[in-house]
Amino acid sequence: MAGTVTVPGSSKPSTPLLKDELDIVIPTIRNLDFLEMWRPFFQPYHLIIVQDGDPTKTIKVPEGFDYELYNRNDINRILGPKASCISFKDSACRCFGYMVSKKKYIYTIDDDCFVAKDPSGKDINALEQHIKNLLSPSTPFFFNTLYDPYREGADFVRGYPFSLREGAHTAVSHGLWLNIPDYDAPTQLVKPKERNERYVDAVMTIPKGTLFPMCGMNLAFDRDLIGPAMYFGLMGDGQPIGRYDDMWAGWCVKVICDHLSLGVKTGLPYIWHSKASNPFVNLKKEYKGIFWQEDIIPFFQNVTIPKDCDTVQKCYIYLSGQVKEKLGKIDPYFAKLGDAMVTWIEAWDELNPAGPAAGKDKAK
Ligand SMILES: O=c1ccn([C@@H]2O[C@H](COP(=O)(O)OP(=O)(O)O[C@H]3O[C@@H](CO)[C@H](O)[C@H]3O)[C@@H](O)[C@H]2O)c(=O)[nH]1
Ligand SMILES: [Mn+2]
Repeated sequence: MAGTVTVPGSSKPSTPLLKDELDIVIPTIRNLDFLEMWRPFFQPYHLIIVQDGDPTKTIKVPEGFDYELYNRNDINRILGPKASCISFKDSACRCFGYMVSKKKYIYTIDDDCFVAKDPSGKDINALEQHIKNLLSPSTPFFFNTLYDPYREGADFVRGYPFSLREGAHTAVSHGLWLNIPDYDAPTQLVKPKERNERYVDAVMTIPKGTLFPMCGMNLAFDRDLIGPAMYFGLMGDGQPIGRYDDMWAGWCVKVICDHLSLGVKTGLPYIWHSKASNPFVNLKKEYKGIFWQEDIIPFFQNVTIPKDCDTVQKCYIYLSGQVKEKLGKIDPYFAKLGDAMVTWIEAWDELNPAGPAAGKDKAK
């Protein structure tokens, strides 16, 4: 059963943690039988299913789940011309789910990710671990060598400044994967049989000033703190690049988290990633990204967001201008991406006028 809160004095666990404050977003092109394995952990939560590809196809959702499903027709109806910023035929479409959610927290998972087992053989409740990660502080300003100091059985080590032990709010919890690791196509081609069997029992804060490759397969975040920056870019159909959706979002998110003194954690929980996508198809999607990123990374390492950018939206709009100015020289794609970043914020603010926490009518 999902991590639950037991009312003192009663033996029965009452409600799952953040039951009414968290949505699970799933991008999909297939039936969602994988949910059967997650039922004990996911059933209490509301699902937002973003159906990609052919909207006339029916996606089967197992009985007993509370969900809303959006296909491309819905996205076009809800966003109108702004739908142009939501990718088609790429898992990047999932960010539409972040936009229409009205909850404070999001967990997003791919439909080929299953419940993994920890070294003791116990099923891992990935959602519960993400919630723990998000509800406890991060330590981006000074690295704790005993990893997560807020975890039971750990603490800050000698020499850790007491002035920094309160930590920072955690905006992102980045989980990992057993079995099929999230490798890029060249690595997949060189190591087709490699499987990740290493379970590292650790959660770490990614230090301020350090970027990381964010994978969207097993990811949770605080929508109030960082939601508007979780745009997964222009990928897939009609675009020169794919499989850089989560990476792009992760780089934007990290520089904004650093600027706003928010924390990003990586490590536990693990899920079991069951399917390796085709490395040749992946290479076609990724190849421009593989050399573009040699310029993209220095861009994010050197960008300085002005002090007066005190909201995620202001930071993001500033970043979009810098993308057009600094990366537009690499390829006209980045000018388009910079504009799409603005459209995304406009659409976000339209659907979330009073900020993400305010309860609003469901997207029409
Ligand atoms: O056109 C599409 C293709 C897939 N999806 C859904 O997106 C996720 C991921 O799909 P898949 O597991 O086939 O892809 P991977 O190569 O394993 O992972 C990539 O997806 C991203 C991580 O989430 C990242 O770009 C890569 O790691 C599944 O739920 C598919 O159903 C889709 O919506 N549209
Ligand atoms: Mn996959």
